[in-house]
Parts: sequence; structure tokens; C-alpha cells
Amino acid sequence: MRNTAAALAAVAASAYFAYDFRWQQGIVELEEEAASRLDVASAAVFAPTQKFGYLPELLADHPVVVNALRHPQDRQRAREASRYLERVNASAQAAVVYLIDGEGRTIAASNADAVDSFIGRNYAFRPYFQNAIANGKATFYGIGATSLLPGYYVAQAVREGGRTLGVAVVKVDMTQLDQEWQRNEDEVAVTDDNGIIFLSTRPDWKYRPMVSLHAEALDEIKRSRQYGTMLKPPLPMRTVRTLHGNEAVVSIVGDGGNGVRFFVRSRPVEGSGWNISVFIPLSEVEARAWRVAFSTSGAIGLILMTLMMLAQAHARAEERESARQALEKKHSELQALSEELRAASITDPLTGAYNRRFFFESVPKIVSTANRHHVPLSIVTIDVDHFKRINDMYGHPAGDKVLQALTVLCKESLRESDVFCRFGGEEFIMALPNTDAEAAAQVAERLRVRVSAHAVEIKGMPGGITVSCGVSQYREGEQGIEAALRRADDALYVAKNEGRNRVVVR
Ligand SMILES: Nc1nc2c(ncn2[C@@H]2O[C@H](COP(=O)(O)OP(=O)(O)OP(=O)(O)O)[C@@H](O)[C@H]2O)c(=O)[nH]1
Repeated sequence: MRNTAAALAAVAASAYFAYDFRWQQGIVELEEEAASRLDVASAAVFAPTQKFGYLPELLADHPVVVNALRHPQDRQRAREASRYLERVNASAQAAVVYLIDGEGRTIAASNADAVDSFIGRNYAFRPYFQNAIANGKATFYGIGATSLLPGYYVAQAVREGGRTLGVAVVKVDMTQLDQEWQRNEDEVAVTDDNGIIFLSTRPDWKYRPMVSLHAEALDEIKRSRQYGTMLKPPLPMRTVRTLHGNEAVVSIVGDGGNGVRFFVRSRPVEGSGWNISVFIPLSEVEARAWRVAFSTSGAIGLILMTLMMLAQAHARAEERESARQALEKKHSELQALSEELRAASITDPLTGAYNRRFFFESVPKIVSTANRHHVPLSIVTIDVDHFKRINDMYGHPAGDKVLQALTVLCKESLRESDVFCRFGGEEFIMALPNTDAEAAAQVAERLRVRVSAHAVEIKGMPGGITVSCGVSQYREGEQGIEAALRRADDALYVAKNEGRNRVVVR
């Protein structure tokens, strides 16, 4: 359970780091892309400077212009100048070309015949007029005071013999950029010094402030009617993450109500309070980051799962092995115990000889062998003479030792195939396969002689131990060993009666 939780955490962490790593990479790529797009967009904004920069100078030198400004009240000269400016504008394709006298009043214009003609308007307040008067030349980006359209103004002082007569102005319509930018995949927006978008690839972004306006700025805009009724509520834009001073990730709520995330990079337009921004959708970068996150976490998940399965298989194999070993150990212990019990159940604890049970267990096999192969089988019963007396005179432990010593002697006189048991008390029995009564009597006699010849000597006991033996032979066809046993018992009885320390065959 803990392992699974740790593995899940590892998978989640790998997904997070893979996503973040690929996302950062994507952002670096976007930074470069945005920089180059900004270059292009800025160049488009600056293009009029290059295209029309020369024009006011030409105008300022032209005799019609100089003449008109020399006599600002002369309507005829002004009309001539307007005709000339109209022709110039027709070939230059600027928005409006006009002449302002030393007081700031427009006396001639290429749009002299238009309803919203500039003629008669006073532009003394315009910075381009003031700067041109002061410095000879001026450029200015601004929103048209009459047209409310964004424009680029190039102004040149018209001088004669050190005297400034007025200013020749070329106003370039910047709204053309809107159309050119429609071909852009990314969004471009130009904002004025209040942060209001007035040029954009997205018509629905136009005349919206990028950020909420301060009350003062809003009042001023309303009072000056800079955007008239076109001003809209702020763009529903939220900064998700600020990357650098001029870069950020923003979310803009679109028509569908869903936030679209963009990487945005901005740059000021030189010589104006304007800012130009490029918005590149983040969807591609995010999709790639998700793909990398999925594949990385998938691979790591697979590796971890494999490792966990291997570990589990290993643990199970170890468990099985230790269970097998434990079982084997138990089995050996049980086997040893069972052998011990078996040995105990067929062994006489005092002498270590087989007991009566073992005798009756092994004899049927010997009997059947004798019957099958027609070979003799004999029984010898051995009984210690006057054993009670030994016990009484020397104590029970001494009697025990006599029984143990006699067991050793009996075992020494036996063959591998013979069966020797303590039958009970001081009585022992032998079953001798492949042995007839005569040979069995010899075995018994040898044993009797060895015992009586002080072979059984117990410390503190002066010897004199004797045994009596009864011998009988199994007769073929007899049912079991019982009859032969009875005959051996009878023989032993006779041996005891005849004075003991003897072997009797029956
Ligand atoms: N020390 C000892 N004595 C035992 C053991 N088993 C039986 N006895 C004794 O053996 C004696 C057998 O005595 P009896 O059956 O009277 O026979 P006996 O004294 O040997 O006399 P006979 O057999 O007639 O010569 C009894 O006193 C038993 O207590 C034993 O394991 N250890």
C-alpha cells in the first residue's frame, strides 16, 4: 500500500517536472518567436517614418508652400497650396498633408474639399507643431484630434531667411496596419499612453484598455473625447504569470466565455507613449508539455510497475521458499520424532534390546520365509535363574545390570538375521531363522556356558549367575509361531524343574 502511494507520487512528480520542463522550453522558443514578430510589427509601425520622412522637407522648400505661409491671410495662395498638397498626397498615399502657419492655424490641406477638412483648425497645442517650430523637425505618434484614427505625424518647419513661417505636416494613417496584420497568425495590439488598444489584429480588442483605467485618466479621455463613443470596457485579460518585465502569460476571455492563454511580449514604440504587444497562443506549447508529461509519467509508471511486480514476485518466491524450508524442517522433525517413537515403541528402555511387540511384528515374516523356502526356524527362551534372589540380595539396580550384561552376551552370540528380544521381566527370547533345533540348542548352550563362566559380573556381586534355556523348532505348516513358543516355554519349564542352568529342547 505504501509502495503504491510512493509510486503514484513518483509518477505525479515526474509528470509535473516533465510538464514544467517542456513548458519552459516552449516559453524559450516563444520568446524568440515573439521577439522576431515584434521586430516585424514594430517595423510596420515605424515604416511610415522611413517612407514619409523625406516628404515634409520637400514641401518646406517648395515655392507654393513658402508663398502660402508667407501670406497666411491670402486665400488665393492658400488654395493654390491646397491644390498642390492634394496632388502630392495623391501620389504619396499618406492620409493628409497640410500646412500650419506660425500661429498654429491650418491654412492649406490635401483634404481642403472634404467635410472634415483640417483648414481653419488650430493645432498649436500639438507636440509635433511645437517641436517642429523649436527644432525644425518633429515626428509624433498620436490619435487624430478630428478623425480619432491613429496616425503618424512628420512635421518640418518652413523657414525663410531665418524666420519660421509655419510647419508642413504629413499625417500617415496607421489604420492600414490593421488590414496588413489580418494575415498574422498571432495577435498584435498597439496601445496608447493610457494602455488603450487602438490598433489590433483583433477588431474586438480595439478601443479597450489592456488594464483598468484610473478614474482620472478615464475622466480626461472622456473630457477630451479622444475616442468618442468608441471606448469599451477593459479587455477581460488576467495575468497568469509574469515571466520578465516585458513578458507574461495572460488569459483573455473570448467570445465563447472561455479563457484563452497567450504568451505576450511587449515593447515601447520609440518616440511615442505607445506600446506594441505580440500575443502568441499557448495552446501548442501546453499541448506539447502535456504530451511529454503523459509519455514521461507513463514510462516511469510502467518501469515502477514492473519493478514493483518483480519485487512482489521475488517476495512471493522468498515466502514460498521459506515456507517450503519450514515445511521440510517440520517434516524432518516429525520424521525424526516418528522414528524416535517407533524406536521407543519397539525397544526395551532398560536393555536396549527389542521388546515383545517387535518380536510379534517381525516373526510372521520369518515364519512365512521358513514356510516358503522350507528352511528351519527355531526359538530359544532364556530366563535368569533365581533372579528374585539377586534382586533381593544385591538390590534392584544390580538386577538391572545383570539384565543389561546378559543382553550384550546374547547379542554377541547372534547372526544378522536373528531376532532377539526381551520378552518380559528376566526372560529373553530369540528367533533363529535357517536354524534347526540342534543348532539352536548349541547356540543356547554356548550362551549358558558363557554366563555361568562368570561372563556376567556385576561390581560388588560375586557372580554365580546362571540361565536356563528352552529350545523348540517351528514345524512347517504350523499356524504362526505360537505353538513353537509354547514348546520352548515347556522346555524352559523342564530346565527349571530339572535344576536350572541347563538347555532343554522340545
Ligand atoms: N532388577 C530387575 N528385576 C526384575 C525386572 N523384571 C522382573 N524382575 C524381577 O525378576 C524376578 C523374577 O522372579 P521369579 O519369576 O520368581 O523367578 P526367579 O526368581 O528368577 O526364579 P526362577 O526363574 O524360578 O529361577 C522378580 O523378583 C521380578 O521382580 C527388572 O527389570 N529388573
